Amino acid sequence: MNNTLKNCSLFLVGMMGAGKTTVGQELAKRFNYRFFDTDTLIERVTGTDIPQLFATQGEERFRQLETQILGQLSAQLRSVISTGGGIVLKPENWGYLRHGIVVWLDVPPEVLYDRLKTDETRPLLKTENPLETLQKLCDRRQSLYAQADLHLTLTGAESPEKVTDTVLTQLPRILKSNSVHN
Ligand SMILES: Nc1ncnc2c1ncn2[C@@H]1O[C@H](COP(=O)(O)OP(=O)(O)O)[C@@H](O)[C@H]1O
Ligand SMILES: O=C(O)C1=C[C@@H](OP(=O)(O)O)[C@@H](O)[C@H](O)C1
Ligand SMILES: [Mg+2]
Repeated sequence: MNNTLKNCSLFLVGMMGAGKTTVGQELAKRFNYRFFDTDTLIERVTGTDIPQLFATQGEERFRQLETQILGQLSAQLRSVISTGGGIVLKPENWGYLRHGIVVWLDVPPEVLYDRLKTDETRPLLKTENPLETLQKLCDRRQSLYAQADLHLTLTGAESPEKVTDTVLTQLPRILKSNSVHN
């Protein structure tokens, strides 16, 4: 499979709670690739967590840092990179994402809500109606996520291992039909 990927990196995109961080780690293990998570790296370089960063410096600053980190990661080969759900918003970020294969984990908002309803680490969900917020964000971002090379429509019932298996199964087809990758 490593040969099939030709040392190319994988970028996971999708909504908060879709499982990018969880599945990314599993994929990296299977490929024997390095694993990076843009949110974790932002926390490391700023020495603060995401909610605190949003609260003290605002989302705009977070987005600047996100782009910087993504730019650095885009030079890495043989890596699985789990992104934050909003990475697709900036056209500039797509220039970086296109250095690898982009995989969209597409999970229904109701499942995302269920997974995140007690979560305290997603500042964008600190609203009166987090399910509605997730639905609106999904609607707004749908056409951006759809620019991914691989779209995995998930019910939410699949285990992270099963999602990983599905990515592995689908990749050869994507690589065959897409010759732009390094
Ligand atoms: N396939 C899955 N099935 C069930 N729960 C999952 C699955 N993938 C992730 N989760 C859980 O959902 C939550 C969000 O997962 P995470 O990987 O942080 O998502 P993301 O990085 O896309 O926001 C975590 O509690 C995680 O354990
Ligand atoms: O969707 C978003 O805009 C965000 C998603 C989060 O990452 P996850 O997708 O890993 O939850 C994190 O980057 C930040 O809270 C903003
Ligand atoms: Mg994550």
